[in-house]
Amino acid sequence: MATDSWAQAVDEQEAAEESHSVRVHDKAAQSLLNKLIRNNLVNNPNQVEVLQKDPNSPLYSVKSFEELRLKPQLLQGVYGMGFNRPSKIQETALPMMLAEPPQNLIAQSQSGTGKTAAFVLAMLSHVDPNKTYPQCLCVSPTYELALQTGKVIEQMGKHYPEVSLVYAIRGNKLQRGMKLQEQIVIGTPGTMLDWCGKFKFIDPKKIMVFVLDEADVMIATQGHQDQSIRIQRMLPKNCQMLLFSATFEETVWSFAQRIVPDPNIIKLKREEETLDTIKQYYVLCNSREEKFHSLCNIYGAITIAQAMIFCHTRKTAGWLAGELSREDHQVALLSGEMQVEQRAAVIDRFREGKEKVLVTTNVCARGIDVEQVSVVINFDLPVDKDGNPDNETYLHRIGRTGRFGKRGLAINMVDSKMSMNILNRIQEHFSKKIEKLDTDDLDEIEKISG
Ligand SMILES: Nc1ncnc2c1ncn2[C@@H]1O[C@H](COP(=O)(O)OP(=O)(O)OP(=O)(O)O)[C@@H](O)[C@H]1O
Repeated sequence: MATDSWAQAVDEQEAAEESHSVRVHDKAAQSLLNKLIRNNLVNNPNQVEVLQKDPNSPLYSVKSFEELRLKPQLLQGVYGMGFNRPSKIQETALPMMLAEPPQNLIAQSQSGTGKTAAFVLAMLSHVDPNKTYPQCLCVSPTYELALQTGKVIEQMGKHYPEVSLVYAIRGNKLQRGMKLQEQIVIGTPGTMLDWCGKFKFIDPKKIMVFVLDEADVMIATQGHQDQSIRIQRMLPKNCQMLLFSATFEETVWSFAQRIVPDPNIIKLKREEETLDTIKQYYVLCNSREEKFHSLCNIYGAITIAQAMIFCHTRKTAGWLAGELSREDHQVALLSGEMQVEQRAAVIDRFREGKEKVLVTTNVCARGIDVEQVSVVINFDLPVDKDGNPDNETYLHRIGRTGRFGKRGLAINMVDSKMSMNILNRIQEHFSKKIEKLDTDDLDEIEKISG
């Protein structure tokens, strides 16, 4: 497959390069490298540097991590992760989160701009490593996201071994009567509530920081909302509350302001919500077979490091994964009915690059951070239960590419008048033009990847 040979070319190219400073004398090699960079197959740190100097970019920063007054162990962790400068949300939110007395915060920033790193740094900065009991709780909507955030805590806290973390997720069974010694607990709302209430593994009165990741979905989903509010009620009045998401629908935003006392607010204007680094297109088709055909043409024309393809139903996702496998793609399938452990394993394999295509339903639309995803395909456009455009899900889905300044492509498959109408409403909502793409014209497809 073309993808494999490219992947091999990347390996060879990367092995040949001892550092990021690119010294290519041979013209052919230079052109290969340019193509690899264009297709996001090699790291191009310059791209991030350029964006961090552009005041209009969400990666823009005027401060260094040193100026954010992080503990030396955490600075080491940040630099160890290859971060050079903070992004806008990190630079703005961290001083608010680390202020004394603690301040509450409701913060919105585009997908992939470093929100997770921001609140992880806040938690790690706040804990007292000499106290061996939970002090920070972080609640995520899914098992996979809780694990992913936990990994960031581990990496960021690598040089701070006195601080430890535990996962409050299904399947992590603790002995009755035990008291947790870890300072940070990360988990999903149901288990977190049980651990604070029914089982008393955590003394909620000692919690200083409460983080709601993907806060809008935590508030908008009935079950999650009840559980999160019940946890919040057990916490001390002065416990710091931090709510983060890339999207906040208006009703959710006002609800958030009601449950968080006296918050600092970081809010995006509607037109700032989409990232310019993600190019958006649509393709006209008449049936799912035609959509599949278009997809094959796209694969034939451009080099795709890794792709995520979103379908409306498990059935379509299963069908599409089968068709792609028949075309010799290395495909992973992820949908809601799988066991959570199975889902986490699928994501791990995809993250390691064992599969190049992930076909999924909305279960994977949020938060999952896989750097090499260069293309997101909406095989079906996201709609809510009434058939209206789900703008928030659209933004989260396309945000699986274009992570932290990388370039990304989002391609929407339109297969009826109704889905054209949905697409138009999404364009209007974000005031962002989604260009038409003719997937029978291979040259045209090739151009969009440039
Ligand atoms: N200051 C930084 N410099 C370089 N890379 C960074 C920096 N901050 C975060 N990153 C990297 O950028 C990627 C996206 O970050 P992160 O997952 O925190 O974004 P996010 O805003 O939480 O995304 P989402 O909205 O999808 O949840 C991660 O791979 C992370 O390691």
